Amino acid sequence: MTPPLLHIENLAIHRGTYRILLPRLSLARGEVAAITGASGCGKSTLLEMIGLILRPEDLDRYELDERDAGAPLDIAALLRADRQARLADLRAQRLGFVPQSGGLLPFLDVRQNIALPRRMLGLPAGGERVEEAVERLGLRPLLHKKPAQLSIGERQRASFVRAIAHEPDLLLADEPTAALDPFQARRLFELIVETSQRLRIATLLVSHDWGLLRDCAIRRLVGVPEDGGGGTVFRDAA
Ligand SMILES: Nc1ncnc2c1ncn2[C@@H]1O[C@H](COP(=O)(O)OP(=O)(O)OP(=O)(O)O)[C@@H](O)[C@H]1O
Repeated sequence: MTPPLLHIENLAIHRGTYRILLPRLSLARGEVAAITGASGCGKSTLLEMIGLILRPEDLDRYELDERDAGAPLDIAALLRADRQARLADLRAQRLGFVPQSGGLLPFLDVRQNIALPRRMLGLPAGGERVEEAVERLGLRPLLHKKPAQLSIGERQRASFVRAIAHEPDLLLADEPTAALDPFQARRLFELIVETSQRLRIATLLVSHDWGLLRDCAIRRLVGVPEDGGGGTVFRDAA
């Protein structure tokens, strides 16, 4: 059986006295899953911990498959040992992010923003996949614009292309369709699912759009209150 790309057990952090807990998550290459739940329940915090931006307080297991290597990479051990340089390399090489705000660099135009992750890894320019995503998301006329000259939805679309340009193993997207009209939202969602499957990228996205999640048959992790409202636990929807 193919091992999952990612396997996590008991990942948790406190925000004040409020605990955010993910008991268990396995994601296969090419699989897309959504994190849903009420506002403030901890969706972005969970995404940041999985994305190695925020250090969890508790973590029993976090493993990332290493393609041809015999054993998966023990990320929990790297976090425990505070191996920051190694974790930064992992973020740059194997993860892709679509932050809520888009996160584009203001002094670069859209094309330069999209090219940046590959340039930083010393890879040649994006090529066919990037051009196809640019085309499908209607970004071609915007390539020479700076982020400040774009709408928030246009920034989100550009941010998605930037996040997949280096073909990461794991894509993390925080409400990537929140600022888009229903037509554009569906288009981006379909492209996310298709790109994940085609490039074998596991994708975890925060989304409130239950209609789209249902239509695209996307697995849902739902944040539900626990401990009488003193925390959130994220579990697969039944
Ligand atoms: N840096 C921080 N320090 C302390 N508490 C924080 C911090 N960031 C967020 N919180 C709190 O942690 C909880 C979870 O926040 P988070 O942003 O993860 O929620 P969310 O589910 O993504 O919310 P939304 O759907 O509104 O974006 C909230 O109660 C928030 O106030």
